[in-house]
Amino acid sequence: MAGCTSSITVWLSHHALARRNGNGKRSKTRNPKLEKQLLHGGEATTYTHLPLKHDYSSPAPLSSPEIKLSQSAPPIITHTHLQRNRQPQEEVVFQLGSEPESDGEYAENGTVKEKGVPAVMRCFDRAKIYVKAGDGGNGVVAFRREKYVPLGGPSGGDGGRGGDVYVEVDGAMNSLLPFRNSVHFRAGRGSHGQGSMQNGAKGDDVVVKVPPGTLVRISGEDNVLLEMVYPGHRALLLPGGRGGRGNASFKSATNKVPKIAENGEEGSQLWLELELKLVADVGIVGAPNAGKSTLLSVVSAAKPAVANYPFTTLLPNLGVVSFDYDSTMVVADLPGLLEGAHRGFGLGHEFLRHTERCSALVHVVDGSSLQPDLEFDAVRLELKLFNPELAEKPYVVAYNKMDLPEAYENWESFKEKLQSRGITTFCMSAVKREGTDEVICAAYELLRKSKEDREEYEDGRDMVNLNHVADALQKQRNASISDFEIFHDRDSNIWHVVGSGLQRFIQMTNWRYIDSERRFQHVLEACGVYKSLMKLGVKEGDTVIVGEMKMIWHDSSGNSGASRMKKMSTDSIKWPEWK
Ligand SMILES: Nc1nc2c(ncn2[C@@H]2O[C@H](COP(=O)(O)OP(=O)(O)OP(=O)(O)O)[C@@H](O)[C@H]2O)c(=O)[nH]1
Ligand SMILES: [Mg+2]
Repeated sequence: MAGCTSSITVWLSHHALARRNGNGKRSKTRNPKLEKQLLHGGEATTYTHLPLKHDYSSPAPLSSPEIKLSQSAPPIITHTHLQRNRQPQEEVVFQLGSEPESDGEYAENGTVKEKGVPAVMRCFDRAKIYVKAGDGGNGVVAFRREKYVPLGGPSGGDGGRGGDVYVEVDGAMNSLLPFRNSVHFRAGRGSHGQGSMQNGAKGDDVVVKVPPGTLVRISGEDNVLLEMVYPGHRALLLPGGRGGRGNASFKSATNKVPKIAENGEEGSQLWLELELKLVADVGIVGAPNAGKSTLLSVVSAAKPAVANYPFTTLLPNLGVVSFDYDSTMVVADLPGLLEGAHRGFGLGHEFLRHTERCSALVHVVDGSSLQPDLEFDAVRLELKLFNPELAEKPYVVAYNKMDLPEAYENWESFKEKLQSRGITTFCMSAVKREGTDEVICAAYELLRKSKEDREEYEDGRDMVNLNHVADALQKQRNASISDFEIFHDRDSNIWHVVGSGLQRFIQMTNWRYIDSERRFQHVLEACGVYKSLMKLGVKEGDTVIVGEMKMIWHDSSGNSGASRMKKMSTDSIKWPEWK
């Protein structure tokens, strides 16, 4: 691959290339600066900025990308996914740096920092997005005023719930490319309550559409939150914030004219990492130039690039193999694996993880290579080093290029060597379509078996609960306000009362209403904050911080519940770092 350059063809609409002229109108001329960038930049970063030239105001995903790799050298990579509107297109060709070096990594702002590998060869299978559930609407204080109704009761309605954030599998998507342009997904906030007992409307939900096979993680964490596999599956990720109660909800036997209402609860927010793993049934693996793509092209309608040099395949190709008896299987042809692939050598490692989803593998071995059995062992070792589970998947060995004399001569010894290790092998000539059906039927048989095993296993399990993230969050939200901890910062002599239940209570307290402060004091007393503070030795005049509230402690009041603490400010408070 070293020294070889590949060119990339990007189809851009006039819209993308047009400039605005002095009158603010679009000029039909090309944007020379952009073209210059394209022609000379060559780097992935240049490419990634391209979509920004479009007017992407809606978060709706772009049309699915189609990535075609042609056979002839130099390989042309055609992107049609940049077509956003139906205007005539112009073609811009530019050169890409050829040598892939290493993995990309995430930058803080959610984009992917590109190192050496051109953008087209990666990135579409990883994305970082921000999601936020809608805040709840506020409740209001209102009283019924009507003729002939002298003492109309409280009539302030509750705020509406904030919108929820869902993640849904969209079968029509096949990459995470749309997330390069739309990173932020915010659900709508609930409407505020109104007088006459009118409750606010619920905020709009937001649905993040992902392609089948997407893994969802919380940014920076290893655990997979969600595995979005089947089209149509929808997971509730972040439920919207609760609406604040209006004063009608606070009416009680002891307080018939409550002058209090709550703020809506803030919706939770998260940065998420998405990773796409292909959902292929069978993965074709092997050394570069072994004939993997040729095999896929003869057993399916897929037309992957085939050429007599290593690393013809830069991105995995998918093909659907149809059998007579109305059953199909999805086969993925992966880039060639080199020794050291698990450490990032060659291209294969970028895509090895795609094989983790496959139920079976087909090992294509180049029979015309010097030592086919060593080549086979090297690929096995790479799989094992990358992920030992990969090496445990059932596989078929296909010894290829039998039409060539050197392959034909070595076949017997190869077969015997593997047979002595208990491995059954097939021989084929992919170009002549000889023996390929046997290989693919054997792979299908393995797939069928593994599906049977899996069904047996899955029968014994409950259906996966896709809403578990929202459930956990809800549980956390329902945390009792009696669960709190108190820290004393000796240097500044400040007491910090920390607890998620209390925090939420304070956030929902609307200090505009006079009754709110009384209720707040009451709650602190009832949940034992005062008692604990006294036990720990709080003194007259000490500062106590509860959530975002800063207060001064007063020893004097002997009777419980009365304002022991005086509110100082509701400003945000800087927390000391607890060790
Ligand atoms: N003679 C002969 N050549 C074959 C056969 N199968 C594939 N080839 C040739 O081997 C070369 C490589 O084939 P590909 O299918 O591109 O190999 P690949 O394993 O996909 O290669 P990479 O994508 O680079 O890893 C091409 O020139 C094919 O025509 C075969 O059965 N016999
Ligand atoms: Mg190939």
